[in-house]
Amino acid sequence: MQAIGKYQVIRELGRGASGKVYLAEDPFAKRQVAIKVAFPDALKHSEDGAFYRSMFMNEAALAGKLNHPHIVQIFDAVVEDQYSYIVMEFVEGGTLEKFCIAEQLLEPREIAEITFKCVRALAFAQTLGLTHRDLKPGNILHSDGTDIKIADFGASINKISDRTIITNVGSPAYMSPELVTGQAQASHNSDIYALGVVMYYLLAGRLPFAGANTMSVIYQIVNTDPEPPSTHRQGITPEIDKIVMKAMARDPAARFATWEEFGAALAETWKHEAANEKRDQSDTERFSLARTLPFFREFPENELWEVLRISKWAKFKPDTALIKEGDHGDSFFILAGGYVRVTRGKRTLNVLTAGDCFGEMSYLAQKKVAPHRSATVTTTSDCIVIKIRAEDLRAASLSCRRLFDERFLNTLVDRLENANEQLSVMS
Ligand SMILES: Nc1ncnc2c1ncn2[C@@H]1O[C@H](COP(=O)(O)OP(=O)(O)OP(=O)(O)O)[C@@H](O)[C@H]1O
Repeated sequence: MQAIGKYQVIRELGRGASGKVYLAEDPFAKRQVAIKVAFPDALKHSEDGAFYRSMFMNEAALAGKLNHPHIVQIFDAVVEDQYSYIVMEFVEGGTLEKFCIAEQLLEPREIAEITFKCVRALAFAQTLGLTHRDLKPGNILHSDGTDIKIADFGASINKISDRTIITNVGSPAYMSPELVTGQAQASHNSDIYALGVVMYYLLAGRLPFAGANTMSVIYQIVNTDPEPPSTHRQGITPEIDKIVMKAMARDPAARFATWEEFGAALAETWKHEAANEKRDQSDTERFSLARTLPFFREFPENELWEVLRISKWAKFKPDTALIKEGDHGDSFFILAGGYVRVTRGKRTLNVLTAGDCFGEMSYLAQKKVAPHRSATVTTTSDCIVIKIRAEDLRAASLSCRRLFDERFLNTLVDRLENANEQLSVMS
């Protein structure tokens, strides 16, 4: 195949039950895309045809709707009698299946980070009323490090019964007890179970329940609890074991009640990493901390992930000068933890705390040459500082820039009011 519509095919990426996926070039947007082309027969014939057609149409219907950094974006969809395809974001590294093999397991902390990103993506999908219903390592694509994107939301629009999914997908390995017995419909709670199974597989290199046939696996899902992942691999902490077992609890009421609760448990595990360890903060910690800062209160999920992408985070000891009066500066800062003193000459102008920003004139001045810093900012305690280059914010999305503009305006108003008060006291 050389072209699919306006797209130039580069090579085949893989194939699933209902079609092939190709890497192609979008000549107008000038980017590489992945195109899932349905096998015409798979959509037409028999009972299975109705199932695959429904999955395909559902996925196509999501074009442009599910925009999240950890969800594969659907750009375009064409569903015609002859020819049906879905154009989506190309994710370079393939699926997480390759990390489920004993010799290629990821570190438990990387798995916790990946799971947290899945949790945030699924929490976002839930705000749009969507349940994934087909979570498995083969539906999670991987680009770099712990960067992942969930794919295949085709089953997420609730038009097909779960019975159909069991018969068509074959393996019930990721299905919760109440789904395999037909006692409940799919919900975010059964997705939490499925993500627990994914986490288990990535940690242990094996599924929680193995059996010679589907019936044996279903029997175990309904009647037994798996051994914790740490039985199969060293280096898994009791906390991580507990999270997996809670997500996979047989009783739905004993699982995490919400994605928020699941995410908070994952974030908690980082607090117990050796305190003086000189490691970079994880994205889980950064995201969770940023959400608590007043500066980002109005930032929706997507814009917060964008901030993480364009910022650098660093820890500083007390008495470190972060910026110096008179220097040129092309970055601004948001304090994520600790205290800093703002001074001009010998005079203290202000003391700032978590959630405050400084150095924002580098962005607001809009000059070609970075402006001079008008004050010195020195840490007075251990600090966590978020640094953003003015030019990176200028290249960010319009919605992200608007949110920053609003925050900076508020900060400037506060400072003006402060200055007026001080003036009135002096006069
Ligand atoms: N957006 C993408 N970017 C890069 N590779 C992709 C992308 N989507 C799919 N692939 C590759 O194509 C393969 C087939 O994907 P597809 O979703 O059709 O099938 P599947 O999920 O493996 O099976 P099924 O059709 O049963 O859901 C994947 O395993 C993956 O390697």
